[in-house]
Amino acid sequence: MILKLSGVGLTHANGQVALSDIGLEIAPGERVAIIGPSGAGKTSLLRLLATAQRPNAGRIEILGADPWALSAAARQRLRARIGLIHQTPPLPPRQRVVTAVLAGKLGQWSLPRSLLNLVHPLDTASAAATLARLDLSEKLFEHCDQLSGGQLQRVGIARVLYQEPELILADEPVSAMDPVLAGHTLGVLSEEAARRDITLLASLHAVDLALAHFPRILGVRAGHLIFDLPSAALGQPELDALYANEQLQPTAVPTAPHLPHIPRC
Ligand SMILES: Nc1ncnc2c1ncn2[C@@H]1O[C@H](COP(=O)(O)OP(=O)(O)OP(=O)(O)O)[C@@H](O)[C@H]1O
Repeated sequence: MILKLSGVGLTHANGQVALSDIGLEIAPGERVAIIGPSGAGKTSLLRLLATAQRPNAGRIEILGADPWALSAAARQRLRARIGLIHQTPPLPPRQRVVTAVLAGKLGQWSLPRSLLNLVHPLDTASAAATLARLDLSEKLFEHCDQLSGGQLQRVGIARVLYQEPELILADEPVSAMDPVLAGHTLGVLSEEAARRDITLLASLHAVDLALAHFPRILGVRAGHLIFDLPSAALGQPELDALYANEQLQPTAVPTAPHLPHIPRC
């Protein structure tokens, strides 16, 4: 298994319980979407899998290792094998797009090579080719603060494609994109995962995109994994239970597979 969790719990420093008793196994090459309402614990789960946070309970295995049983240096090497796509990529505003994309391999390069790359981008052709896949090649030499939210998200994705990790974790990777671009971008990520036979795990608010691009869907609600189903088996009762909100007036709940209304952040 590429990811294995048993009895995993996460409580934040302020006492907020984000995840409880999560059990999960994901095999190499699987493409899995995480869906669920706001505050359900999707980001917390991805942060655990990225080893950005340590669980308070249970066992976790990532790429065959318990990250918290490793030395700090070994954990850093493990992180270099994971590509993490953020909803809002944490890119320096004045950094050029080409440098931001090439930084995907910083964890694999020597320090001198990394420093040289900051001054003089070393592999501009590959950065341009990666951006072209995401229809963004014309932004190669722009600064990150000159981009829209959706363009910045595509730079974050290009960086991870260039990194060529063994596992891609994506937190709301297309939330700032229009529906057509969002579908195209998830298609690129899925193709990459299939071509390199790597695992892709993404949280999404758009249920239609999850169903269209991911064969397996995890439903998370109030920190619990409430279903783990093939997308073909996911029906309206599961979606109704997942998105039920007792505190709000009833409104349209996303329906599968063709949604008239797509919830997005
Ligand atoms: N750093 C933090 N400190 C304290 N509580 C946190 C922290 N991060 C998240 N939480 C809480 O943990 C719970 C799960 O949050 P999380 O961000 O994982 O949800 P989510 O499903 O990703 O939500 P969204 O869809 O709105 O992004 C929420 O109750 C949230 O308020």
